[in-house]
Amino acid sequence: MAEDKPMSESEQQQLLKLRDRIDAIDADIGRLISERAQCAQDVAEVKKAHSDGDIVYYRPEREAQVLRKAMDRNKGPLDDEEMARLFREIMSACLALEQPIKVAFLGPEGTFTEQAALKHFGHSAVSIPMSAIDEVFREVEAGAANYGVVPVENSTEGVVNHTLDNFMDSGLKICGEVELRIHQHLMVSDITKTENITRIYSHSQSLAQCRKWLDAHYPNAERIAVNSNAEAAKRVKGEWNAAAIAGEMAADRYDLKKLAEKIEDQPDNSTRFLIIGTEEVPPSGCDKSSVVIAMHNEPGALHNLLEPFHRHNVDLTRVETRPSRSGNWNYVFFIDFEGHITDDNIAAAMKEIGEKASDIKVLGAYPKAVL
Ligand SMILES: C=C(O[C@@H]1C=C(C(=O)O)C=C[C@H]1O)C(=O)O
Repeated sequence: MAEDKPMSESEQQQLLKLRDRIDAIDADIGRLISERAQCAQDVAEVKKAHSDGDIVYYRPEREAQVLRKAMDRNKGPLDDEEMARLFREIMSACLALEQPIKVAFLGPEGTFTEQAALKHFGHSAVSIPMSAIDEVFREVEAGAANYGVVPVENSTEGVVNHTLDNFMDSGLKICGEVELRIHQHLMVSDITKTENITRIYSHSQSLAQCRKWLDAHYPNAERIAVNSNAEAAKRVKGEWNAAAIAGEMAADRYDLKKLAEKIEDQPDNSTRFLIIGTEEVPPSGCDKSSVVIAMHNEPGALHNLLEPFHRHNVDLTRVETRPSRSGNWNYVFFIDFEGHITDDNIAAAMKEIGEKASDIKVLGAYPKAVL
């Protein structure tokens, strides 16, 4: 590294002054954050005084509004997302004063789902790893966790069927969504003989997302699908001839070395996750809704279903078909659209569809992902 030339007297003075200024600003920020935290504690008192049952401290619609305001106000030099991320953490700490929030996620520790949970709730949330998607649902249904985080679709590999299937039988509501850019890395432990890798562990979706790269670089290695990327990372710790494909968090958590970075075939690979809880969320001003609708098996069923959405100007963002599992669920459609389920045009469309559908269930209305 090049040696810096010594600073002149006036440069040193300038630096001292700037650092004094930063110290003074930090003191202001600290005081303001404490003041904000005190307000959040006062909010908790009002919520307690008002409620006679279970108190809901976490308000997804309000949090989305706070983050959007932080972005709207921002004039740089930090970019909007960076500013919102800072506010995300301040709010997370303030909420923890009201109630330490418990979030179950598809584990083990180090999965992309954990990264999504932290992105959505901030680092003051207590996150609980579960070993399967159904267990995340059960943990929230049983009240052992306040919220759950599960993956729902990937931009290259499509929908996570397991998550959709769980919604068919569950009374839980979707109360938020998170989007995460997914980067996959090939990683090994310190005992791996890197010239001798004969098996590569990962979740089936991750193996699929890196198919071309693996064909080109490790055509002869056995690809072994395991429950999660983090489990793959754990396995390679004890096997000298194995590597794992997983994300940054897994490499950190399990102390693995990255042999190759960003090996996903699609550079804009991203995954969408859902936040599940027991509460319905009021409108935040910029929302999405998800429903599941069963239609009778007859000609024109899909047209009859989609036409009212079109006529009432509802923008569909996703339509997913799943095989039905019982007699009256002949065709099951999972549909996401822009807007809150209580909006007039949406309520009108849903009323008409309800007259033709054999079954209809609102999975939730929730703020559009801010970060
Ligand atoms: C302070 C409140 O409670 C929680 C904390 C928030 C915050 O720190 O801004 C926002 C919403 C709630 O999750 C509130 O409801 O306003």
